[in-house]
Amino acid sequence: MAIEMKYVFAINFKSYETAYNNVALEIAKTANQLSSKYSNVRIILSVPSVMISKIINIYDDIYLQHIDPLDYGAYTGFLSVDSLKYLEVKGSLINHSEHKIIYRDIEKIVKKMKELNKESLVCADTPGEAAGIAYLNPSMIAVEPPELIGSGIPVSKAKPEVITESLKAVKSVSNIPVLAGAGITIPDDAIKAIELGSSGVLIASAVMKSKNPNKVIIDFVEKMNSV
Ligand SMILES: O=C(CO)COP(=O)(O)O
Repeated sequence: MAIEMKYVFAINFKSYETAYNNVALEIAKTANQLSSKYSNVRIILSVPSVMISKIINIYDDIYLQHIDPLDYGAYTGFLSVDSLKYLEVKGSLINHSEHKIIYRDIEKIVKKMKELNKESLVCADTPGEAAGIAYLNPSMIAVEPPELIGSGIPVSKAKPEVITESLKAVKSVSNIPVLAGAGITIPDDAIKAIELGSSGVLIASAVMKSKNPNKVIIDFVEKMNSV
């Protein structure tokens, strides 16, 4: 499905404790306030599946963090892609470096998501992987070098070539928005990623492990909105 062209600020809650407690709800409130105030930034919250029903009452631009390439059936403990028909999420992150899946499964999920009118944000560890994923035409691709994830060392400054090479590889296949992630810590890291040509950032620890997550989000969104 077509993605509205705004800069994307996607927060992956992962399984940090803050993804489940009151902080998660406060982040959702902040996202809701900011998204009506700043029109150039789309804030996506990628939340644990068990939190959907709580967070959806506060903010509706939410994604799952993973989905299984399964139909309905006898699959104990899995989250079938078909179930998204009944879940009030806009889409799902898939193939995060902490939850890799095989190419054939990415293909199946992306196809199913389109049929369900949901978005797929597919992660890639390298420009080469991003290029392969581009052929599946997902809604967005996020490139994240695994060695920088959670490091506080921003990909946009430490390895800008990963972003530029991914963009080149993806755009030679299709005009899919590419996000940059791993080590994004301060708003300037996001601005640098945008200057390199990316459509926004995917971030986790700088928000979820912060003592003041709402301030972090406000600072990023204000700065990204002014680009
Ligand atoms: O994995 C990430 C987002 O999906 C990035 O994590 P950090 O922002 O903690 O580096």
